[in-house]
Amino acid sequence: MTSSAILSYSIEPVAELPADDKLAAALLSSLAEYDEQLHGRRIWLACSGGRDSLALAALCVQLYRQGKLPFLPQLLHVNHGLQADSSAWAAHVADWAAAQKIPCYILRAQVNGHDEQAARQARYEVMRAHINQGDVLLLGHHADDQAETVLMRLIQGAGVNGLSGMQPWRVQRQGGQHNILWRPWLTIQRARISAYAQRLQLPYIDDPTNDTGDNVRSGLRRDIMPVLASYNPNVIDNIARSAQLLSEAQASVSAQAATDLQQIAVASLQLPSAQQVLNIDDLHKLPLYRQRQLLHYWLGQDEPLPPAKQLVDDVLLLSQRDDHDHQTEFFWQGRKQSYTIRRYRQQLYRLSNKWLTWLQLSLIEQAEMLPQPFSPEFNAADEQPILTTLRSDDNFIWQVQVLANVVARLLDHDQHEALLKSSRTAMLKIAPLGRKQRVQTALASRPQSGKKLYQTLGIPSWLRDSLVVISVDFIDEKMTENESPIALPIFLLSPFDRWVLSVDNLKTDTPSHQLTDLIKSNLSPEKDAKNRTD
Ligand SMILES: Nc1ncnc2c1ncn2[C@@H]1O[C@H](COP(=O)(O)OP(=O)(O)OP(=O)(O)O)[C@@H](O)[C@H]1O
Repeated sequence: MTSSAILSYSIEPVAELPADDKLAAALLSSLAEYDEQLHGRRIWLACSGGRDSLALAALCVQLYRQGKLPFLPQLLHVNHGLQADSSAWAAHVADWAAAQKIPCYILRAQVNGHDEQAARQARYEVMRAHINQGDVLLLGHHADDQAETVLMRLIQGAGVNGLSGMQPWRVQRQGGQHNILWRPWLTIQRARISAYAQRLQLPYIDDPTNDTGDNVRSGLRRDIMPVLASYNPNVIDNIARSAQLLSEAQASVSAQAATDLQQIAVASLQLPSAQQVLNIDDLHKLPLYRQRQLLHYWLGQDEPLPPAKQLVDDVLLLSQRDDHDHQTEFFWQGRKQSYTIRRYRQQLYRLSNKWLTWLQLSLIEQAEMLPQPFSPEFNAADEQPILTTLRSDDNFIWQVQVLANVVARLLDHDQHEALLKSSRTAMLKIAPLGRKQRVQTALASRPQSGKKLYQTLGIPSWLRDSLVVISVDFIDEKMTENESPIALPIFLLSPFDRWVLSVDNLKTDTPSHQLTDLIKSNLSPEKDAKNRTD
């Protein structure tokens, strides 16, 4: 464990010296740029107690006192508990904040592992948990940090997005919550911040692992940056500028990919974050570079980090295959979720693994006695719809709503008469389609079962255990064991589609699109379903 040094300046209110012009200009021009987005938001400053974030806090104090900054941020310090001195650092930051009369909160993070990345992740998590939805978190990242980030990504083979480095204003979304990371100093060199910190005699904490650590970032800072500076003294500014240019280029690429996606996504089969579907024929109409960019965008659209290039290449190859192989699948572990990418016919599917787990759950079979819609006294207006849940877990819920008078509308006159005279009662049955059960849809000239039926309807393998038949069974109480109820299958449902069955049995004058309007099948993320019923 390395020891750190708290610079031996005493803790006092920030001196009444003039603020550094360049540092102030960077903060104030960033403030002007994001003025509208900042309006009404609470602002926090993530303060490690290190030179950069303490200098940023000091500048905020100075500019606030001078009436140039309309807010004074509250400080957040995260104690990772990783070093012997961690608690002393936390106390030091709190004392400094008290001397400035700024509210300061010390948060404790639980770090899994010892690397910088694990500490950063734990840090953001506790800070996010502390602040409120929509709040802004100021960070002390500067041009040297940006140059190191870009170089690190360059040697890892990043694309335009990665090489655009850190963003000055970044909306972070997680679990329905969003916060903003604000980095006003990305164009400011560390040397300038150091000079300012020294001039103000700021008692910052000097963490020696920043320069001597054996991670890639420390190595680049210590060994590579000085060499690059010997070729071009402006290397830091230049790399930071390249990042800015690439960030603009990335915005164009993303906008193009988003437009392409709108054209090519198969909207009827989408369930956001569970199942995303692309049409391969439309994809192939684009030039190859746009296909790649679109796949890159499509795969990672709701993830904080994009997929690896290898995955994009693999998926592109999958789209180009013409051997009818529907078995190939690629696995991708995103930050938020894991996914399986598959192809079925001329469509690419990105399926979340939570969704695939849901699809394997058994369907709940339902049978409900129906009111007698065929009796003359039946008043359809009084009828309560029958709402049943076919399958649900913590993530998704699939519900069907049926009005019993559906049945009355579907039966033809002779069937009505026969039922009125008989002693049969009607039972609405919602049951999984049996593997051998034969049903007839308008797409086939005779009843079909199994593989033939799936092919006719275009049902990919992972959806095949999610087909449901809605039927009305007419049961005669006096029926003997050898007699079976008269079953009238009406609809076949999948989570995304529905088909009218037994077309011959039904009133021929009812157009099939009207028939499909008679039931509501609703598939949604579980929390939406709960909200809806609340
Ligand atoms: N322990 C922490 N508590 C709160 N914020 C932190 C902490 N560590 C880092 N940060 C925030 O993240 C930014 C970048 O982190 P980085 O690891 O580069 O900082 P540092 O070098 O440890 O500290 P500084 O940037 O303040 O000199 C910091 O400027 C600061 O805003």
